Amino acid sequence: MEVRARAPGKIIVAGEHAVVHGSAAVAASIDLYTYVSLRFPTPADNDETLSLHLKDVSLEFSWPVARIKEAFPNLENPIPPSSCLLETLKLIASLVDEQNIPEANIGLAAGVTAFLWLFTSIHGCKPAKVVVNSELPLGSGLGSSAAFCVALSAAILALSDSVTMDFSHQGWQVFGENELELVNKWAFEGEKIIHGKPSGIDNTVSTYGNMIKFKSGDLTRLKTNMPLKMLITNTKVGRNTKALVASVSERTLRHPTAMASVFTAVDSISNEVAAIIQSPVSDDLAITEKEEKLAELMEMNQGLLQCMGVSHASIETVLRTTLKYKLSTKLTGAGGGGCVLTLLPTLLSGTVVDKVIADLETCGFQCLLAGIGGNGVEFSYSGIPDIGANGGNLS
Ligand SMILES: Nc1ncnc2c1ncn2[C@@H]1O[C@H](COP(=O)(O)OP(=O)(O)OP(=O)(O)O)[C@@H](O)[C@H]1O
Ligand SMILES: C[C@@](O)(CCO)CC(=O)[O-]
Ligand SMILES: [Mg+2]
Repeated sequence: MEVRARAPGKIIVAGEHAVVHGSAAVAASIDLYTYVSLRFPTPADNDETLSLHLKDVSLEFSWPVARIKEAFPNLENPIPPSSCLLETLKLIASLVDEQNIPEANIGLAAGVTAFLWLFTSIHGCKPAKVVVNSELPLGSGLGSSAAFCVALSAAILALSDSVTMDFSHQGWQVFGENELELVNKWAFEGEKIIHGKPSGIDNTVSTYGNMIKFKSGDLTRLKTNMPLKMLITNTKVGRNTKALVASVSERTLRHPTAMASVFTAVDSISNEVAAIIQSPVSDDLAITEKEEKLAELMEMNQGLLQCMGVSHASIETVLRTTLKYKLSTKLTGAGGGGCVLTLLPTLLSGTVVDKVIADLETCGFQCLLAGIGGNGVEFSYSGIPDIGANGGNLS
């Protein structure tokens, strides 16, 4: 009996960073996913380990269940979604340290820590095999950390008593509203371990999919009324969301009044973006007008992200390159490198798109055209035992 879960990555159309400080932001899911499979061994397997295989980085970690019990003598489970206390983080860190993660992959330690917190909080010290793989570039602004946490939470919860298991359904299925909320809350706790101070927008859009407006923890699901086509350019410059979020907070401490104005301006931009995306369109002309407004708002948002100090020379190169074709570009996600968005108007010819891509690729960047605004998290069971629908507790 195995469960598979998949959670999408995302783009932020407006409002990254400012959203951490209470401004509105607009994000959409993209059709690139992180997949997690989870299986509990049968008694015949005689396997008493908890293992985590991270296929994207070709690393596998495992802990004898007895070792986890020893590290967590007072482990309570299952518990409702809650933050990992500093004391517990230290206990988990000792389990992660023992795995000798290569220095080059040290950013993974936070992800492995998040996994151990999510798994043990819901299942306790239980043997299991977990495998993760992703279509998303890791650490590049497309929400890989959130997709990782959402897919993990979904798989872990789908084999727990918190979810009513329906084995009659073949293929990908969606959670009910209460279950989605639970997945999202747990994923947010995982993001906290990876990011330090996430706003919650990335895990929320990965959980619910489509396009959302997000402000101070409040989600508004947007009804899009226009096709949105973006070119995503990966500068391939590595960066770390936790460090970039911290750098903006430090700048805010140094210049509170100026930064408050920047965040207010971003709030207005995001609200306007959300209104444009939702307003009805009558004809092509109306779409063109909306696209022109969106393009201008993206440029304004990019200027404000520069004010926050999260742009990068590679991002500026993408901006200059796309400007030659009169296209508007902004960074997406935490910036500092990573991925950049360019709005592709509906009437832009395929030949021009090809030229822009060729130009960007000559600079050493990687371009992709992802579908925007698809499904959120989904899961599926396989190797189902013959016990009928709603088989109950399989532990
Ligand atoms: N497929 C994966 N396998 C293992 N760890 C992952 C995976 N995806 C994400 N992670 C974890 O998330 C970290 C990257 O998160 P980070 O927030 O820096 O980037 P991002 O989420 O891609 O970008 P952004 O937050 O700007 O959207 C990795 O260092 C790792 O700890
Ligand atoms: C930079 C940030 O605003 C978006 C990262 O995708 C961080 C967050 O909101 O948690
Ligand atoms: Mg992230």
